[in-house]
Amino acid sequence: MKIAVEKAPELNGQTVVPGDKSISHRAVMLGALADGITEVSGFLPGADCRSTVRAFRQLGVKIDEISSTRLRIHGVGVDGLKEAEDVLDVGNSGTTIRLLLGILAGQPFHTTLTGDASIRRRPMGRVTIPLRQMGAVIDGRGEGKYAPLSIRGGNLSAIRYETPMASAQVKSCILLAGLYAEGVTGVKEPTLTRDYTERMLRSFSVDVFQEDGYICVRGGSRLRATDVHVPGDISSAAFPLVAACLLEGSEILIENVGINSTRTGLIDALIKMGAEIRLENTRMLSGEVVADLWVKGTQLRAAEFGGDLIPRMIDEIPILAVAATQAEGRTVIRDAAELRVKESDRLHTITTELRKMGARIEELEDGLIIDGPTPLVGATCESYHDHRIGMALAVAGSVAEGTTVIRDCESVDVSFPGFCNTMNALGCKMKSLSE
Ligand SMILES: O=C(O)C1=C[C@@H](OP(=O)(O)O)[C@@H](O)[C@H](O)C1
Ligand SMILES: C=C(OP(=O)(O)O)C(=O)O
Repeated sequence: MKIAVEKAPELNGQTVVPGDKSISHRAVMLGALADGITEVSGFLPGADCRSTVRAFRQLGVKIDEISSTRLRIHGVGVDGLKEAEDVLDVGNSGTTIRLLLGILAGQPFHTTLTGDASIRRRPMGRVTIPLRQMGAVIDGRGEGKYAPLSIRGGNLSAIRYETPMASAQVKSCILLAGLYAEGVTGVKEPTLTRDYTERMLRSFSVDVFQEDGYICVRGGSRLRATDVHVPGDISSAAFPLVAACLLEGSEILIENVGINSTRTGLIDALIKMGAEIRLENTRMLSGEVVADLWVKGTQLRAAEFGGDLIPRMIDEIPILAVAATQAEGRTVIRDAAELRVKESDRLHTITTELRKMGARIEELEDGLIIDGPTPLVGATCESYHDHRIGMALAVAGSVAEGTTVIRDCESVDVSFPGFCNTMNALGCKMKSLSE
């Protein structure tokens, strides 16, 4: 499927975006391991979270789909998973494979995991190294650096682990394995990353505590089922948010978005660039802070970004790069080398494709330099089967003169089913077409 985009006049109106991907994955995983029934509402029915549901069904968990966004999970308890009859295929989802490996490290049976071409290129050593230290037996391509991977778990010992990179997936993997280890398992990260695993474990009655700067769980803890209400995903809200910032005369409201402070880096970055954004109706939902995001189109100014802000907007850097093409001056983004190991090498792919549209953008080893404002022109672009790149380019196409075509956009369904319809209801001109 390709997306054809024409320049949009201005965006107006109210909208909602699909449920948070990180929270949806974790709700299925913790619900599966809990004692009792967990109901999930606001679940993201995107391909990645459907991969998590499929994997847990294969591991013997009954999951009823009351509707596409409401699940009832019949928890089997921490020790109730069953050996799967076949390979678990996580599709495109890094979160599924890395968090699941943590859980499987605690299971006294064998599992093989694989995924699509992108997953098979992504680094898994970052989780297989600590899991082996805990006692899991793992083999795989490149001696366990890449999927397909096979794992036989059980008899884990607790570790204290300092993650070499800021990664919520690595942190979460180790904490989940820690539920099965003898003793107290602790993780220290170089920079705070999204803390949903810690928060959700607590809401499932697990004691998660700080000790000597490590975030810790005790082996043998049990999970008590609880309902989870998933807020809208700020990483999806990022696309209408930036489109409205860039199109003069726009004014939109995106309702019910999760604004956990480990995720709001893009809002901070855009405000630093002069954007008019307000958080309204701030409230709590299932232990997470939620708000409506109001935004008005305005001329942005360039700014420099790096350090602790980067993990707080890690998936939003491609769309921030699009915003920077329209900002006055030179925007510099550093400390973002992790983008090279996402669904695509996002520093390279966004640079290559925005250049086709006339952007002045340069790739650094760990970031980007973007000069603006540059009038963009429509072009035929590649998404590299990367949902965030496809959607960032569709927003670029909405401010460009002429028609922009983005190829291989099926992947948009990974995190934002209904993307074109949501954007069009606000005033965008996007069409999905078969290739
Ligand atoms: O834990 C999570 O749900 C995620 C963590 C981040 O990945 P890393 O942990 O690899 O940085 C992020 O890019 C991904 O979209 C979701
Ligand atoms: C990197 C992403 O997800 P994952 O790591 O789960 O594939 C993303 O959604 O941008």
